Amino acid sequence: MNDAVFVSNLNHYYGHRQLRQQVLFDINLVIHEGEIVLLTGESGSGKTTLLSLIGALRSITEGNVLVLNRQLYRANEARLVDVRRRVGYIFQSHNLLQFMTALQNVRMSAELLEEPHLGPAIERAHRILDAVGLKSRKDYYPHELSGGQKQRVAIARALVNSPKLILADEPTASLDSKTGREIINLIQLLAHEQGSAVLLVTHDNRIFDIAHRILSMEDGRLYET
Ligand SMILES: Nc1ncnc2c1ncn2[C@@H]1O[C@H](COP(=O)(O)OP(=O)(O)OP(=O)(O)O)[C@@H](O)[C@H]1O
Repeated sequence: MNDAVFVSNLNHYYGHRQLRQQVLFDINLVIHEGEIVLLTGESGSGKTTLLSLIGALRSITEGNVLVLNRQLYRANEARLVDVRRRVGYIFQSHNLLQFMTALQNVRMSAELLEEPHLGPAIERAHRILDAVGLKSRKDYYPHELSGGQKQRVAIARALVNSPKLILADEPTASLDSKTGREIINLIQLLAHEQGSAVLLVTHDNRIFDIAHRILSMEDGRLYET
């Protein structure tokens, strides 16, 4: 079995000199292909920092982080960009581009990774929007969509390139519980169909049932629960 994520002896610090503060302590973590791992923990415990390091959005100062078999420690910009293209990100604030329709938001992401085996970007964008239940809303702008619909667009955008790793930071936080559940089921279904690993930060214990494993962070340390 391949590892989607392999982290060993990871430490992370913010600030310099006297203000330098350690926020992650000796993190070790393996996530296998197709595995859904939930990450919980109090505010400020380091969850988002860990996610951003694994997502190649922040540079690693100490430790090994392999994502989809690519080493991020001391990686050059080209490798970081390559990893970012291969990871699907879903955040609480969906970060859709307001001046683009749902279809254009998803299509733009699809065009970043033109791999022949995936098929033409425009077709993929249509297909994934159908899959998330937005067939009749493709030409709507974000301000014309509900919170749940916007989050579905964000999921479509994250998954359009069939990423082998999905990183989600509280994807249901701004949604009511019914919509939140639908969104989680959708992430689970699409991840299963595409064989993707998922690392999902959440405080919502109602969705713990989808996890293969639940981890928690406390003061910058990671624990199996
Ligand atoms: N850019 C930054 N510069 C300095 N300190 C930071 C920065 N980002 C986060 N921190 C600090 O690092 C620690 C971990 O923050 P992080 O955002 O990773 O926690 P979190 O578990 O995701 O919290 P939340 O659940 O509130 O999102 C906190 O003490 C925070 O104040």
